[in-house]
Amino acid sequence: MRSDLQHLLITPAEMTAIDRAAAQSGIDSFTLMRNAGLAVTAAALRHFPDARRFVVLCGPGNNGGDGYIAARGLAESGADVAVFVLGDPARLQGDAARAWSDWSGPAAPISAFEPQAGDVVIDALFGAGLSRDLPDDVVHLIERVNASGVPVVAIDLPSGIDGRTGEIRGAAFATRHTVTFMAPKPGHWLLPGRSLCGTLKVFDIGIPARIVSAGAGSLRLNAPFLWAGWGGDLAASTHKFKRGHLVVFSGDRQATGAARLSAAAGLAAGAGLVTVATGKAALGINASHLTAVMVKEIDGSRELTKWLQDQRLGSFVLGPGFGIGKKARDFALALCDRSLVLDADGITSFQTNPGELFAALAKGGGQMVMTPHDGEFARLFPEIAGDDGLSKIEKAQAAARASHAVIVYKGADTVVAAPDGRAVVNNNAPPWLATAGSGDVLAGIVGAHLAKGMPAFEAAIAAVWRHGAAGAKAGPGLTAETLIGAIPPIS
Ligand SMILES: NC(=O)C1=CN([C@@H]2O[C@H](COP(=O)(O)OP(=O)(O)OC[C@H]3O[C@@H](n4cnc5c(N)ncnc54)[C@H](OP(=O)(O)O)[C@@H]3O)[C@@H](O)[C@H]2O)[C@@H](O)CC1
Ligand SMILES: Nc1ncnc2c1ncn2[C@@H]1O[C@H](COP(=O)(O)OP(=O)(O)O)[C@@H](O)[C@H]1O
Ligand SMILES: [K+]
Repeated sequence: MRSDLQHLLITPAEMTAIDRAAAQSGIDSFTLMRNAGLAVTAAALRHFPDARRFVVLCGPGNNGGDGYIAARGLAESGADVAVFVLGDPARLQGDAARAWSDWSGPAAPISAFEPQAGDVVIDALFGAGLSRDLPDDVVHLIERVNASGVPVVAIDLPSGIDGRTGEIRGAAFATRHTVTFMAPKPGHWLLPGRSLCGTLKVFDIGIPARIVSAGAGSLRLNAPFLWAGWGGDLAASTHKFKRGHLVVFSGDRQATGAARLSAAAGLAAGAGLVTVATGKAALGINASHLTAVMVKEIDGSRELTKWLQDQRLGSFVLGPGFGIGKKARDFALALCDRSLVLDADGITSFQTNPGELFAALAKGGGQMVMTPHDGEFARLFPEIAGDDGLSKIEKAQAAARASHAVIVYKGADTVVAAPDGRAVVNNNAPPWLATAGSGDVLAGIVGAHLAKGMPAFEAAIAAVWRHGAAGAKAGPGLTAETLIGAIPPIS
């Protein structure tokens, strides 16, 4: 498959529409189900050749249908198989009913299942069609299986994970392996879903790529092909101004380190020049700590406005350690028609009147990347943050639309969204990135990308990816300083 197809994320609703389009194009839906079920048979046998018994738990929809096919495949390969069903299989419909009728072995109700040593559970209870919280009997079954420690292979999604949001609907299997079809769903990569999927295998069951890509939205898994053309070798004729001039605003005397981390990260990430703009009180502290990074005294809005006449100043980072208040708001508003990364205190400064910022951005002329973590996101977008019906992706998309900025909604499952609806989920960040100053480093990398002229969305997703890759390279025990040293070349 082409890399742009490999990195699609498809919501359950989109997948349903793709299935329908496949059927309309003449593809036999039972063939797709058979391919799906037999892919699970193969995965189960490959991962657990020594299983004493495969226990297939089959639900009331097509996920259950996949389970009956998998059960038959396992039995035909000579394995010991037991099938337990949720609900009355006589009420199954369509392909699932056919798969059930092809299963010639016994089936007992799920209440009869007691996990035993040597069992391997094939979870075919619910997949993309999970539409509400699980009933109590299923919750108890899942809790029993999880507590028993028997390995679980999930078909499509671990039952209980909402494929759209990654949320747990009452309980969910903690699986060793998940086999999904054609493309991953958001729930495979958003937390907590991601932590319960085990290894994820995406299996091509035969829907043509053109139907899949036509039915997919604008959601992707973050990967370098998404910013292709912005990396690569430098031209021999380049000079530092061509590589871009990044400005980072420093906080006051007692809070200057964060800006220096952003500045150093921006330089390491490829900005040709980096200047820390600082008030007079902190000028000496900044100057004594900086070498390749330059220092410029900027005390108030008047000096800033004058300095901004220099159009070679390519991008700005405002927020790390800056302090919350009017000065941050004034500076940010003065920079709305430039390329600005608004982080930390820069975001929080607009808590009481975010509309002031959004209105300035709506005028256009500039580009902004905002980099909130959960707390900052809730300060600027309280209604979106409080809407439990939305996934993290949908929240980031709604915030980007409302603010006219690219939103980097940080966390272990960072989501980047653009006002036009494009969004990526990032999956290369190790947990040891959760350390003081790590976000300042990210802001500096975004700033370096904006300084070299990258569009805001590409600048943001490339930065999130490089930040994650730097974290993986620096390893556990990294500090913000060692993270900067590990930033890989832009690919
Ligand atoms: N192209 C592909 O990817 C292919 C995908 N395939 C497979 O199809 C799967 C999707 O199948 P699906 O749409 O039938 O949904 P599925 O997950 O079986 O559940 C629906 C049933 O569960 C019920 N139900 C829902 N929530 C419930 C709850 N909390 N508690 C109790 N019941 C609940 C719901 O009831 P209802 O909401 O209608 O009342 C309905 O009866 C997909 O995951 C993959 O495995 C392959 O076969 C072929 C190609
Ligand atoms: N558990 C985690 N796994 C991966 N990345 C994480 C995790 N926790 C935080 N991060 C990343 O680390 C960075 C922390 O940023 P932030 O919360 O602003 O910290 P700080 O203000 O200390 O710099 C973000 O890029 C975030 O996505
Ligand atoms: K499942």
